[in-house]
Amino acid sequence: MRAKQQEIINALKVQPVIDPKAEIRRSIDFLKAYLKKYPFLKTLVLGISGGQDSTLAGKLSQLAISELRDETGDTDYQFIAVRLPYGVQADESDALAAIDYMKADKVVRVDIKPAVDAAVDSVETNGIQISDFNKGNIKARQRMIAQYAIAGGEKGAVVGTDHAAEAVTGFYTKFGDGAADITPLWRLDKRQGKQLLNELGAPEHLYKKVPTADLEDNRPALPDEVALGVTYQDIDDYLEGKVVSQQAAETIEGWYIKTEHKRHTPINVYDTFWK
Ligand SMILES: NC(=O)c1ccc[n+]([C@@H]2O[C@H](COP(=O)([O-])OP(=O)(O)OC[C@H]3O[C@@H](n4cnc5c(N)ncnc54)[C@H](O)[C@@H]3O)[C@@H](O)[C@H]2O)c1
Ligand SMILES: Nc1ncnc2c1ncn2[C@@H]1O[C@H](COP(=O)(O)O)[C@@H](O)[C@H]1O
Ligand SMILES: O=P(O)(O)OP(=O)(O)O
Ligand SMILES: [Mg+2]
Repeated sequence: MRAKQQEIINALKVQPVIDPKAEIRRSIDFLKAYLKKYPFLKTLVLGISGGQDSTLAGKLSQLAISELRDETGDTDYQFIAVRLPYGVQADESDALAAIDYMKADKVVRVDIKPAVDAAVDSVETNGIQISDFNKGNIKARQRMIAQYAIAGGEKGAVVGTDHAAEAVTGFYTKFGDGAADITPLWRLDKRQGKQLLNELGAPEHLYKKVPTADLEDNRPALPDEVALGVTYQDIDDYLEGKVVSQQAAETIEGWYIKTEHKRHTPINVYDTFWK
């Protein structure tokens, strides 16, 4: 195995083979233990896009909350699924199907378009042009603002969907979808996430659909794999310690190095990772 590959696998704690049942239990128990440790936290809050990762994180969150409610009799424990379209969401039916599948206790819908457009306008008024790509990151950050606003009003913790196959390439918006309080999928790669969803009886179309951040107005539903220049199959193989082509390995390692700053808290004078 490549030395960098081993370093990355160790850092992201990916297992080459998983027992899906055990990993489901591990994530649920983790969420429950955290909420029990901080009893003022009563809700889990998560944006549901209709994609694989939020379907899985949402299902695990709802299962954890339902178990806590049953075990404690405390009905304040609630899972809040958040719909966060930018105006009209083309794959809205998938978001609704995901929420239906996880049987979310509560659903909140916040249209992020007015806030995103206002943020773009107020910066552009100062003569700084906002590219469509940059605006996409503003959308991701506005989604996180909305989730934290809901968490702030509902004694909540914000759930993040970061997992190993996104963490390795830093394919998330810094302080946007990369910001969260608790990440039950961290350690899993993309195909392992599918294994958990299969075990949990999720509708196949939600975890077999093409992964997309869907952030750009000019390239709607741009597949992650196109944006990244490498497939999730290669990323997952790499993370599981398998041999991938040199080109795939170099692309993955290039993203990993370029996005190292995203996997740290803001850099201070004692940090050495970047030197
Ligand atoms: N599928 C997904 O999960 C998902 C979600 C959102 C975004 N994305 C993708 O993730 C990417 C996000 O874009 P991005 O990474 O350009 O934006 P970003 O905002 O996440 O990160 C760029 C910012 O990080 C800071 N930065 C950059 N290099 C730094 C360094 N070496 N040290 C310290 N700070 C540094 C700067 O403030 C810069 O503006 C895009 O490719 C987007 O499509 C994917
Ligand atoms: N349209 C959306 N509605 C609700 N939540 C969303 C939406 N788009 C993204 N999200 C949240 O952000 C993460 C990351 O999405 P990626 O597709 O990985 O970029 C997603 O899991 C949702 O929680
Ligand atoms: O984060 P999601 O739920 O949007 O999943 P994907 O990354 O597969 O689009
Ligand atoms: Mg998505």
